[in-house]
Order: sequence, then structure tokens, then C-alpha cells
Amino acid sequence: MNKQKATLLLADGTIFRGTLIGKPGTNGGEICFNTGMTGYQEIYTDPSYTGQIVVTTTSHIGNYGVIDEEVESDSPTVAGIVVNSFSNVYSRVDADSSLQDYLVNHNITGIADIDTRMLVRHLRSKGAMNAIISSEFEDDLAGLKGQLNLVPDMNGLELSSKVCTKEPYFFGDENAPLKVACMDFGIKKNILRNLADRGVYCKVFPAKTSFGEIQEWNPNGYFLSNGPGDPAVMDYAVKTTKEILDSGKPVFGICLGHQILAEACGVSTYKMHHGHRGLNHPIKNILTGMSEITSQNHGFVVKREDVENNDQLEITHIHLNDGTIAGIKLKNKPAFSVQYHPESSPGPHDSRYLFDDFVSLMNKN
Ligand SMILES: NC(=O)CC[C@H](N)C(=O)O
Repeated sequence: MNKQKATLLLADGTIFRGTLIGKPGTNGGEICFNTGMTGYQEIYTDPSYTGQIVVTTTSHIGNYGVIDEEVESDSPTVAGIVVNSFSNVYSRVDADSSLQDYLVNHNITGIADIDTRMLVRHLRSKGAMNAIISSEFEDDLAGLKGQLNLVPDMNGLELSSKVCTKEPYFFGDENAPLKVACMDFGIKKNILRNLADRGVYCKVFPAKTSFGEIQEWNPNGYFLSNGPGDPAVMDYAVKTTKEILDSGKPVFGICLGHQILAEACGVSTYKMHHGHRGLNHPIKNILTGMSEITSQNHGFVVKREDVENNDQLEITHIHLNDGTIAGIKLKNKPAFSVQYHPESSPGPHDSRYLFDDFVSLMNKN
């Protein structure tokens, strides 16, 4: 068992000492926490966490190992991980390897034996901030601070064009009845699986592909994906989305895709205090009156007043913990989006109906 020491330094000066997990080294990012009880592998491979250090509040991480297919992208994209009790030993019939080997193979540095309850309470009261994990600097505080200063601010950071596919690719059955053009801002694989399961053939386009090139494929609808970074600095995506909306074809957006759809209608976004990340966030569907328990991962949100004062938009979903906007639809166009994750990988399946709604819209169009 690895017992090399590691340090976690937060931008407000708070220091935690723990044990190195994964690859020795130094890495920084914005520190955030996910309250899910399970699904660490899906969380670590969700491209929306690019540039972020993820604290998991569940106490045991690594105990069910890693299965090569249970990923949301080809490799983990987190800037680092913080856990309480880390298991080098794992037990699961189908597991391919240990989480420790997986982290080392993918150059992820993490820290274990941290009082994550104390850390999360701190982040909940102080809000999102940058942090650095290091197995190299130990007591060299000046060295650690120097590294921390190199970590960019998440506000104003554009990351989608760095994490998206470099070339278009296809997903699903080419003889499927419907074709959807998916804008890859950092897309999770389970979104593509959910679309393919409903008879959709997907073509996934790099974030900066022009509308002209995308529409040549003549899709039945457009999907705007989740992804990392600040939606307020993605003018290129807002431009493409406006052109997509003008086409009159059905549009569905998830998380970052939801924020960009809102921006394309003139709504602004802002950074939340510490965001929503977990598997049990309650949402109310205003249209049906039903509530759903949802999977979430976002640090930005659309501005409520802007949506309320917008003639084109209708609020469809509200987050019941804090009243933030969780879903919108256009009044005069077949376009809608949600701030949370109906593909819920990991998470509850309450919101899968949204994929069915998208397919119905395309069949009607
Ligand atoms: N999961 C996502 O798409 C996240 C969107 C955006 N980067 C945010 O943090 O709010």
C-alpha cells in the first residue's frame, strides 16, 4: 500500500495533509464536491469536470474497482481527486483493474485520508475556489502557492474546444429512423447511448464546426451537449445555436447545452456559490406538476430574471433546493433544455423521459 504523503492547499490558505493516490505529482484546478454515493468512475471520466478537482463525499472510493466500459469518455478528465478512505483492494466480479492502477495509467494525482466532511463544509460556506494537490512540495508552502497561482480561474475559461472530438464521428445504427447532429462541447457517452437506444443515429461534431457543415448531413434534430468551462465565453457556440434554432428543427440541450441554448435566446449565465453536483437533486416539472430526483453537475446557471422577462422562453423545470432554473423551452420553436442530467450516469433514471420527448418532437416535425 502506497503511503507517500500528499498535501491539498486551497486558495484561501487552508491546508489538508493526506496520502497520495494515483500518480505522484502536482496538479491544480477548481475544487468542487459531488455527493453521489456511487459512480466514481463515471464522475472521473465526465468531461464536464475538466479543470476541476473533485471531492467525493461518499467515504469509500475504489472498493469496486474499474470496468473499462463504464466510462463517460475515453479517459479521466478531472484535474485531481480527493477522497476519504481509498481502497487498493477491490471486489466486483467484472472489474478489469483497481482504481489505483487506472489513475496511475491516466496520470491522475489524488489525495486520500482527508476529512472530506470537514472539507465539504468548508467549501459549502466559502464557495468554489482553486486548489492544488501535490505529493512533491510537502512543507514547501511557497512552492505550493506558486503552483496554485498558475491555476486559471474557472470564470471566463473556455474548455469545450480543448476536450471535444477533433474529427466528426458516428454513433449508433446507420439505418436507424432518425439522425441527430450532436454538438460536442464535452459530451458524455451515456447521452449517445440513450439516443441510440431510441432509434437515433448520431453524428458528433467538434465544438467549433460551422452550422453550414453540420446541416449538410441533413439531420432530423440537433443536440447540444454538456461540457466544462464557463458558458459566458462561448460566443462561437451561441452563434451556431442561433443558426440551428433558425433551421426550425428540434433541439435538445443538456447542462452546458442548456446554458448555451438560453444564451442564444438572450439570457445570461453566472457562476454559482458552489454549484450542484450529486445524484439526489430534486426538480419540479412545472408542466406536469411531477417531481424528479436528478443527477447534476454544474457550477454555472442561467439568470432567472432574464428567463422570466424573455418573451420567447417558458420555464419548464425548477430546482427545488434553491429555486434556480432547471429547464426551459422555446414557445414558438421545437427546442428545450435542462440544466441537469437525464442520462444520469451515474444517477436515478427519473428524467429519461426527456430523451423520449426529443424523439417525439422529431417524429412530429
Ligand atoms: N455538466 C455540464 O455541462 C457543466 C456545464 C458548465 N461547465 C457548468 O459547470 O455549469
